[in-house]
Amino acid sequence: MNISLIGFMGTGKSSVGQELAQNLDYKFVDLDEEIVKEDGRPIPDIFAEDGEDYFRDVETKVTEKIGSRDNQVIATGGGVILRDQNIANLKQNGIVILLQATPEEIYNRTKDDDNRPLLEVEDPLAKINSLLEERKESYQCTPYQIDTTELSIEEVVKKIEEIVAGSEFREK
Ligand SMILES: Nc1ncnc2c1ncn2[C@@H]1O[C@H](COP(=O)(O)OP(=O)(O)OP(=O)(O)O)[C@@H](O)[C@H]1O
Ligand SMILES: O=C(O)C1=C[C@@H](O)[C@@H](O)[C@H](O)C1
Ligand SMILES: [Mg+2]
Repeated sequence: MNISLIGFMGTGKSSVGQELAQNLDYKFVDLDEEIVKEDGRPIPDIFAEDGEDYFRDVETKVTEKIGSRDNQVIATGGGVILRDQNIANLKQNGIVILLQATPEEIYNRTKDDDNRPLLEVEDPLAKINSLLEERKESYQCTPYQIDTTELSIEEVVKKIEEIVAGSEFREK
């Protein structure tokens, strides 16, 4: 089965996912990295040259391909929930877990990184707040949710392991 991590930028999907995969001896797949491999350009270049809609099409294609495989920890991109089809593709072979954090914590974790084009604006904290509001409902696609604000990466990994041990992967 797969364990897919969803959540806003900076909630820790990639860092937590890598460590979780190591602990469980699962393959780690980062959908943002798969998009870069598929397209051949870094994410900021894809956004700048072809726009967000094009990026979302590549994201959907890659999510479908990776979601059909097994025994992986999948770190998704923050916007994967924007299409229901992506979530269905991630749920077909496993469990989907939402990572959360406060806007301020997200801002602190992302402010020194210029690889997230949606946050390259004059007031990133305001943008984080508005995107979180827009996406609030879509992030409710799973009952498995962890607020990572006060947790270390290791503590988040432990919580996920507890969720996985207690779940029967029956959620569709
Ligand atoms: N629980 C945590 N405590 C402290 N720092 C964290 C925590 N989780 C992640 N970080 C740090 O926050 C930054 C962003 O984390 P990461 O890249 O894993 O987020 P992401 O959810 O994959 O974001 P994106 O959607 O943009 O890919 C990294 O520098 C990471 O080390
Ligand atoms: O939240 C988003 O829409 C994004 C998050 C990143 O992981 C990347 O997938 C990209 O920067 C878009
Ligand atoms: Mg990531």
